[in-house]
Amino acid sequence: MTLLACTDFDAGYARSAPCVRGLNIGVEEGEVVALLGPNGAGKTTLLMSMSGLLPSLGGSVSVAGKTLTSGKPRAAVRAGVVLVPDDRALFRRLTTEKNLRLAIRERGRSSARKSLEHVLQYFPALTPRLGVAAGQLSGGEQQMLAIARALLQQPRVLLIDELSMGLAPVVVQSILPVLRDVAASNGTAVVLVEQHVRLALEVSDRAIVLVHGQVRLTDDSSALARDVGRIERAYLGGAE
Ligand SMILES: Nc1ncnc2c1ncn2[C@@H]1O[C@H](COP(=O)(O)OP(=O)(O)OP(=O)(O)O)[C@@H](O)[C@H]1O
Repeated sequence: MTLLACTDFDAGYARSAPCVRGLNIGVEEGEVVALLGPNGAGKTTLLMSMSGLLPSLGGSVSVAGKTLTSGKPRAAVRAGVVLVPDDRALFRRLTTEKNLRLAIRERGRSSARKSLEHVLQYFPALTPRLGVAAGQLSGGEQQMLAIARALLQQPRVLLIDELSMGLAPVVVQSILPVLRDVAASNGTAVVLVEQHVRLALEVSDRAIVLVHGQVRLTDDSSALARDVGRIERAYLGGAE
């Protein structure tokens, strides 16, 4: 089933000049899609618009067939769209545990505890860091915390911007398998913006290359991994 669909979708900051134009993409239940593209291609703008943080400029986004209201982030979260932004948006002075608990503050004590235990199984490295301020965590731990907090919101669609920004590849490699796991076990549709093309292809089922706000290339990640030159040529604007 197609969980996330953008139809004739325009996004950006000025109606006269959308950064993302006429986008038609779908992400299946349990699918991990890598959203690739050069700087300024519109990847962040697209994620912000899909998650309601930026009003759309045209077209629609739907989750499981239900159209989202443009520019309404809370409604998007209620529909199951959760964004991990590139700055991770943690409360740096609050402890790791408090950051996590804020995501589940409306749940009963026992349900909150179970959810917390469940999410910490994905990131056991966070358990000994629960009492530490988020701002004191390493970059990798902060990214784990940001993803763990997003998972506590039980996303049907998980959008992750620049997962590896500022992180060593070895750290990224420890985080990426969690996304596969979440997609496989919960049926979550995952959209991952990632600058490291090879890492992105390793973890994803399919890649979409966005250039100047339009889809320039899309294919199975395994096929693209065998000929990464196709992606480079797409970035440069050449033929596939
Ligand atoms: N707040 C803003 N106001 C106006 N224009 C913006 C704003 N943020 C980004 N842009 C412009 O929108 C276009 C798309 O930027 P966006 O950040 O979405 O690209 P990106 O693919 O995520 O690139 P990067 O990898 O550099 O983050 C760029 O031309 C950028 O300059």
